[in-house]
Amino acid sequence: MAENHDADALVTSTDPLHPANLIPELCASFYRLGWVTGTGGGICIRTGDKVYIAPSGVQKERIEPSHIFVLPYPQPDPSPHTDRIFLRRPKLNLKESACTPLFWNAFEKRNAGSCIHTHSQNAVMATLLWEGDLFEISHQMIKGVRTGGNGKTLSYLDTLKVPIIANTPDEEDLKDSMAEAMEKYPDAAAILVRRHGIYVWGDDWQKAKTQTECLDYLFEIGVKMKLAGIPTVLNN
Ligand SMILES: CSC[C@@H](O)[C@@H](O)C(=O)COP(=O)(O)O
Ligand SMILES: [Zn+2]
Repeated sequence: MAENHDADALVTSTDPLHPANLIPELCASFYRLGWVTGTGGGICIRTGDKVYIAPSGVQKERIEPSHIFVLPYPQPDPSPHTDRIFLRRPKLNLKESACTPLFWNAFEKRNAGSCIHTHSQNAVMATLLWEGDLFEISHQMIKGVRTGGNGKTLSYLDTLKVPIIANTPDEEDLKDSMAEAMEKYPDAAAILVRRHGIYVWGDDWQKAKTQTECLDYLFEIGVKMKLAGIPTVLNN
């Protein structure tokens, strides 16, 4: 699929809700929460057959719409050995986010419309204090989290379980272990990466964002409870 001369139109809009405008705005708000500092973290948005992705290794709070990559979804040849196809690339010498294969897991395995990656210290602390492969909490405000990230919202009496996978030096290498965890735990709404952060998805950017907020709140309170010696899971 060739990039055509109108490619810039894919990231040019006066609509504040256009993905090319939303990604910079949302990244700036995530920066203020401490989720995407030091160039880490980010968000991607899929609208039907197009995926909008931020550049790699840049100050995420200073992205402009013209910096956004647009890719077709699905990719014409999804083999990991073929080069990625783009509908539009920035004119600057930028590379797409290293998280692209992980965002793709959320699209392919959960039909997500958006995926958020944060380096929130609440999420990272949760991966350090929960030593197994699951973060668990119950009897808290978990109602904003959906089963599988796209199903029914959880109830106060449910136990929220978020799988934890090991980090790797290169983000691309997390793709398979993230996919395995998503298959092993089909009800999981997100995947934690130990000593790194979290990937959260949703049907659209609003649901991905609110679920990331809910989860971050739960990690924060869960970490405080654990440090205070309070059990985070109660029998119903
Ligand atoms: C701040 S280093 C970590 C990054 O390599 C990665 O995990 C990340 O969060 C963002 O990757 P990026 O390629 O800049 O979008
Ligand atoms: Zn990261």
